[in-house]
Amino acid sequence: MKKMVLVAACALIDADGRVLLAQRPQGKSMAGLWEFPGGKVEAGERPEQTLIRELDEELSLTVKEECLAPLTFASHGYEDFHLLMPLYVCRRWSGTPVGREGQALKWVRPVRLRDYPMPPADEPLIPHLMDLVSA
Ligand SMILES: Nc1nc2c([nH]c(=O)n2[C@@H]2O[C@H](COP(=O)(O)OP(=O)(O)OP(=O)(O)O)[C@@H](O)[C@H]2O)c(=O)[nH]1
Repeated sequence: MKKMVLVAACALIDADGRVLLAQRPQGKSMAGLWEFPGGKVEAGERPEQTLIRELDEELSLTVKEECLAPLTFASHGYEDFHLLMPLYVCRRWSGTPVGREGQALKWVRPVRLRDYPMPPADEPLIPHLMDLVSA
């Protein structure tokens, strides 16, 4: 049986309704693909704590737990594990995102998300972001 991996991800949305994507650096699995910031939920963590930690580590952003709202989730079978990935939305943070791990960053309109190759698990999330931002 495949191992279940829990990853928390966040769609940061700016005042123009654009979503922040980060490009996976060379050397990692799925290098070059664009993804939502986030990472694996570590032992003893709640997903919200994971995001607060990862957004600081990856992007130098400070986010409050009450600014993280659940939107939807991805459930995707990769070859060697099953990914369960809650997707949160955040519209308020402090700081300006910088790719602290060398990742390229891009603010993208939800209608343009398909122009950026993403991991297969992320594709079903796109319509949810389109609905959210056009509503
Ligand atoms: N942060 C993030 N991870 C995603 C997304 N979509 C997706 O399939 N993933 C997968 O979820 C896992 C997140 O792991 P991570 O970011 O904490 O760790 P990592 O890349 O160093 O791990 P890895 O190299 O073992 O894959 C990776 O396997 C990644 O490919 C996404 O939109 N955001």
